Amino acid sequence: MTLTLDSLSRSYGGFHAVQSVSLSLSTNAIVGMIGPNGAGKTTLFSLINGLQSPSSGSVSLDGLDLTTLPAFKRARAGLAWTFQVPRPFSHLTVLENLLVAARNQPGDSILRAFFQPRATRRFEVEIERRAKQILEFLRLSHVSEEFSKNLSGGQKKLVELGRALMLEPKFILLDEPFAGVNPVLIDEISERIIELNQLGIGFLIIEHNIGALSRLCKRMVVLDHGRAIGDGSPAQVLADETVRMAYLGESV
Ligand SMILES: Nc1ncnc2c1ncn2[C@@H]1O[C@H](COP(=O)(O)OP(=O)(O)OP(=O)(O)O)[C@@H](O)[C@H]1O
Repeated sequence: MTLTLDSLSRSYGGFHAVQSVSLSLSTNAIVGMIGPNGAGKTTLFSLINGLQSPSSGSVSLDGLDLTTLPAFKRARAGLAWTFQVPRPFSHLTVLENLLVAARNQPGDSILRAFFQPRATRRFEVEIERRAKQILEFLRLSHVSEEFSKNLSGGQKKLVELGRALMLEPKFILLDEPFAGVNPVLIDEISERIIELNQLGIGFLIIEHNIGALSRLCKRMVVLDHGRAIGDGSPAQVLADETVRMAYLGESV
């Protein structure tokens, strides 16, 4: 499967946050996205997942035009995403956080529960089974009954990934999965991402930890002032003069 961005742009007034970005992303790949602060990375993500509309350009998944679809329909088409700052429901347990992610699907209404109680019960049993499998895969089973607010930064990131996995996605957008995560858990999260990719799930990952991202992905895209200014292997991209200039004053 291929996620295609075609001349995607987004302006705020006269300010061009994302300018004519065209990318083709295979679900076989783990692609990294780097760029200085304010480069437009998060804005680009929100144009892909539908939380914002582009000023121009299009997004499609295997030829299906997603550009005008609301976020939940993009999720149904196979896109999932996590946020820069984890947003687990802190008053729910880890297991409940995953169950809610699946139950939040439109169509899962109280009316259905009333008129189709047996189908609803089957659905409940099925999503609980899936949530427990995902927690086992993420090595979170031992904290499944823990309130999310009591988890470490890295564990919260894993819960976010678990919530995304509940949607059975084909492609996952991760916004800074390593921010506020200790090195041991960074390695663990990376291993899980690689395993998921081997199962056929594609990733586009925004990350400021360039070292960890370089180890994880074979392709890296660089955004600066809303434009894609680099695209290649981490070694190629990081050696590129234009990229180094964009990062001048920041450590690469
Ligand atoms: N809703 C908005 N209204 C006006 N300007 C915005 C809006 N959202 C983002 N911007 C601007 O667009 C630019 C790109 O922001 P964005 O958050 O996408 O950058 P980023 O690359 O994700 O940065 P960081 O690495 O710091 O998270 C910034 O200058 C930001 O101030």
